[in-house]
Amino acid sequence: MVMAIREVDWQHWHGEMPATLMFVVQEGKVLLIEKLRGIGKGKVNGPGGKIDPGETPEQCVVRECQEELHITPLDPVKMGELCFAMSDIPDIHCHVFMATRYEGVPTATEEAIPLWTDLDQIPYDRMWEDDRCWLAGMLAGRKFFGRFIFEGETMLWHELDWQAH
Ligand SMILES: COc1nc(N)nc2c1ncn2[C@H]1C[C@H](O)[C@@H](COP(=O)(O)OP(=O)(O)OP(=O)(O)O)O1
Repeated sequence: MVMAIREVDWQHWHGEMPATLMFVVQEGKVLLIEKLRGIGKGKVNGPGGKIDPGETPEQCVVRECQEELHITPLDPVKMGELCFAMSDIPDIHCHVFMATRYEGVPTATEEAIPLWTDLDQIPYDRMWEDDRCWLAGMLAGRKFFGRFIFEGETMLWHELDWQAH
């Protein structure tokens, strides 16, 4: 089935749902999760979630890692932003971070199962479609800004800008 791509006015776009993602990288592996609830339940992603009122993206990503995996990432580095125009849920503005150090022991919770994953074994077939566009570049240290149009869980369109080195 061919789906028509709807128009999105990106000039005036505002993501009603601010959110975060964290990717902890150590010794050739990245700490992913199997998400047990929330948006993307059942998929593999980084830990993260919705930003609470009054919270900064950095405060949110640290809190979400504590809640989902019982770890505290140290010195998070902002790597990019993802603007998701969604069809069936509010649009999401996601702030993406990386860290190379953390405190605690990654632990399974009601929200997530930790999955240490080799950097060359990322399970894209179990992840959101957009991750194929930016995750490998980000893990290689590149910063980015992306816009995506989704119909349900299908990515219809995307545009990705990489920051110059
Ligand atoms: C649309 O494509 C997406 N791609 C990627 N890579 N990640 C996405 C996409 N859409 C949402 N996400 C991420 C962003 C956030 O980390 C979560 C959504 O937040 P969640 O529903 O997990 O929020 P919580 O605050 O943890 O919610 P609950 O406490 O209610 O479970 O997904």
